[in-house]
Amino acid sequence: MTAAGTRDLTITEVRLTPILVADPPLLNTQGVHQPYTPRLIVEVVLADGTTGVGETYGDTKYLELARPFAELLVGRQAHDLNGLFTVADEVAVDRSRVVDQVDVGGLRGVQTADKLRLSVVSGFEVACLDAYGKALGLPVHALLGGKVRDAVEYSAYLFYKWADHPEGVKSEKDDWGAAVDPAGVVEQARRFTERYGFTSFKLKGGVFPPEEEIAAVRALAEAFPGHPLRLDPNGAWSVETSLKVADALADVLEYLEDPALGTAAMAEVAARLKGAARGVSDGGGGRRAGVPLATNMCVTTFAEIKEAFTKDAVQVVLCDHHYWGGLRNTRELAAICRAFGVDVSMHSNTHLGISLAAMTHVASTVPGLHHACDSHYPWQSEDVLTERIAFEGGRVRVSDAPGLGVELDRDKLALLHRRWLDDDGTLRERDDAAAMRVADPDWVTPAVPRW
Ligand SMILES: O=C([O-])[C@@H](O)[C@@H](O)[C@H](O)[C@@H](O)C(=O)[O-]
Ligand SMILES: [Mg+2]
Repeated sequence: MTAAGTRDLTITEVRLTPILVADPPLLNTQGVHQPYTPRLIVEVVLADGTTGVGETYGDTKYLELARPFAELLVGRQAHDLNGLFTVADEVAVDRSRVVDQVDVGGLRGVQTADKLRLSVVSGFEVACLDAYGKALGLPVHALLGGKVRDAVEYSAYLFYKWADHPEGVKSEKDDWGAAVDPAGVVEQARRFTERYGFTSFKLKGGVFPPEEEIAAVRALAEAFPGHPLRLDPNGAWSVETSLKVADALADVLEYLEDPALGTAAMAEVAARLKGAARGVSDGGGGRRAGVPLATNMCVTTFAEIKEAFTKDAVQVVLCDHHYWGGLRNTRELAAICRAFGVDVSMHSNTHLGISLAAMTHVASTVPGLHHACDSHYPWQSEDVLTERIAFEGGRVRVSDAPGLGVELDRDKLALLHRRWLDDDGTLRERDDAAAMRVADPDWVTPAVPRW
């Protein structure tokens, strides 16, 4: 049987288009964003001509898996979503990609074959859901059980940034200006509110010494009193530094995101914050309120949940459908979090409108979403859609159109693919440390904890 109703949902073709997308000089603890970042656009074509789109990481290690995976999908049914994982298991992962390798410069722990496979499967799952939804005339959220909200709230994702990429580096000019001190961060936040209406703010930290980042968050609290604020140094701090920052910002933080690296360190920070909130000595003599800890680094797979939750290391898990293996796995993660009384929200890395649409559909179906989701989308001046997705009052309206409700712009896709083809290979792997070395030849990825 190949039909659902009268439609033939057999996958007849899968198109993979690697692209390079303009990215501003955003700073993080590892370095700076490259002027162009790789993404992979996945198109799944069904027997009746319906096409679904998905998006995921575009670095070579993902392309290496996506190509054989795409071939194995031809002839299968678009609605066989569980089957995607079985097929993925058949795709061999080159040992050199996993032995002694860390995921994303160490930010997501040890690299495993499963992590790589799931990061690829997610792009295909979204494309299949889009195609399946279009074929049935149903939005993706309906295929996930139905939306429980009509709009999804996002936060302004603030970054320390330079005005421009280093001199002589080919790049696209952005209009955000520099932000390297508290005043610059507040100015950036104002632009975010003016342009998109965001009311929560996340600052990517781990860039400057903690005192400077505390000052930036304090400046935000003063400029936007009562608004939810977060700080995320990507595990750059020791336990002691994490506690000091939590102490200094206890009255204004909605949560502190990955202050220290790994579940053990996060559990220690969480326990000492809790102890202090109960009036138990924290060993440092301070009284800290129980600032919740969030993560997108120590809980990144189902296997990592047990230790983190039983140690009470985190109070909010920031899911990223790209590396959790798709929208249905995101819902499974949300259910597990609910069972443990842990909040769930959404993490973001550089992405385009297809992924924003996918995030919005799945987020619309998750009950009890108490925190605005992250999105890099405002930083991306380029997209592959005919129409950009709009934020209104910091929210994205959940589309009820069939599938994801987005349309691929073939000319834009071709242009960004041409950029990828023309690249000599230097930009095809995202490497924030290498990008930093262009400005500072002595730069090495800082050892952790950095402070
Ligand atoms: O884009 C960045 O520089 C971020 O640091 C990103 O790589 C992280 O994955 C992310 O945004 C986070 O919340 O940790
Ligand atoms: Mg984070």
